[in-house]
Amino acid sequence: MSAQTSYPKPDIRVLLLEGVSPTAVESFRNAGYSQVQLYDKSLPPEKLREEIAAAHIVGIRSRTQLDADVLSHARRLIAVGCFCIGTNQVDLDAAELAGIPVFNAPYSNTRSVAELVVAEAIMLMRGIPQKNAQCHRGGWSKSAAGSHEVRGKTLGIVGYGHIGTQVGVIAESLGMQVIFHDIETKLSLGNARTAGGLDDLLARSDVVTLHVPETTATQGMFGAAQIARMKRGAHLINASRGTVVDIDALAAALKSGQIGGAAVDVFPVEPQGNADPFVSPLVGLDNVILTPHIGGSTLEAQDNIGLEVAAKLIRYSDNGSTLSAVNFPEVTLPEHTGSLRLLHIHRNMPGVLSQVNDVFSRLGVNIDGQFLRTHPKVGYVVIDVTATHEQATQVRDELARIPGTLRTRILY
Ligand SMILES: NC(=O)c1ccc[n+]([C@@H]2O[C@H](COP(=O)([O-])OP(=O)(O)OC[C@H]3O[C@@H](n4cnc5c(N)ncnc54)[C@H](O)[C@@H]3O)[C@@H](O)[C@H]2O)c1
Ligand SMILES: O=C(O)CC[C@@H](O)C(=O)O
Repeated sequence: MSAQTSYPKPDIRVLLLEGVSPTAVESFRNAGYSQVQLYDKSLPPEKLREEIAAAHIVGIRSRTQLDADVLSHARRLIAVGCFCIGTNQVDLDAAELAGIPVFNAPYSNTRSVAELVVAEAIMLMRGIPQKNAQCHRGGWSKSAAGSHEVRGKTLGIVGYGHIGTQVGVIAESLGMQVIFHDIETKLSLGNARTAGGLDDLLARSDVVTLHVPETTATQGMFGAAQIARMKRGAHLINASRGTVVDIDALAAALKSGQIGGAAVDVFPVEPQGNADPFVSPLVGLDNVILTPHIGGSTLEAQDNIGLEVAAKLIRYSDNGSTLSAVNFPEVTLPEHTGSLRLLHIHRNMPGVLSQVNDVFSRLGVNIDGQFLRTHPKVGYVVIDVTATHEQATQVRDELARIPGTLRTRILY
């Protein structure tokens, strides 16, 4: 892979927020990116705007909101890395229209979340949160009342994707009956069975666990009506996104006994960093396991995520490859040893490609290879050429003048 980019690597500013793993910092440094700034929390809006205005690459986790307004301040930004699974915190359309690919780590913390969820199902079925709270207060409640094995009980999984399927496989190995609901037709693993819709799943499950992404359809999808359809005293686990569950309705159901216990890892509003207070209507309820959005926070997962997302960002910055970008035309590129590489990101409208090619023929620069992928709104064309740096710079300047151009870069 070429070690040089049009902008000298030592000048490329990498901004990493929310305490992403040191493996990411190390990856950037090993690849020649010396300007890596790491913050251990998310930044307040003003500071974020200021920092992102100077950054070429930004890495975040789930807390930092990169909306259209913030992205409009990011004039130098070439790529965003979400060092997590969820990408709902980024306005993906706005990023695409600004010519900024967004990468994530779609699987690296799957197992960590699944293990926690299954452990929580056992804890909830045994009434451990209440017993633990009583013991901490000096109480003693040695009783089997309300305490059950998970073996033979029904686990209902809402969202049967990477995490949901893993949860199902582990739960089944403990003897649980697994049913699931998904908006897509999903191949069931093991003996898991698809439920006859969400209501059917709610009516049959002893424990319901949510593993959907945050979308407009899932925001608020679990409210008083869904809770009322659950078996009385059944349990709820939410390690997906805080906005999926109506937290006030959940608090009311936990107090009334409609829900026997809950484990909640994600909240509609989460503190910015570890020094900030956590406020929730669930605080103080003995029958709830509260965790600070750490479903995917194991050292194994975070180290792998650091390596995976940093590698994708470095590959894009060094080579132009957008493979596995979540919002962008995906182009897998060979190395370009011996040739210069020009990147042209443009609005997908008729005539752009012919104007791009016209620039090369007008300036007498021979094209060695060309790679094009388009999305409905954005096109990404990569052109390898044999040319001097001066010729390439001239071509890049001409390409930048083509109407609809969003970004151009040269990789040496
Ligand atoms: N607590 C944590 O630390 C943590 C860690 C990782 C992921 N997450 C969250 O978990 C989510 C799921 O992760 P994943 O890797 O399994 O994602 P995934 O994309 O593999 O699976 C999500 C599944 O939900 C389904 N789905 C979407 N909308 C639905 C709806 N309205 N009703 C039913 N099903 C629906 C999808 O079809 C898909 O099968 C992530 O998007 C992220 O928000 C949380
Ligand atoms: O690390 C985080 O902040 C988010 C973890 C999790 O919610 C994810 O989306 O992967």
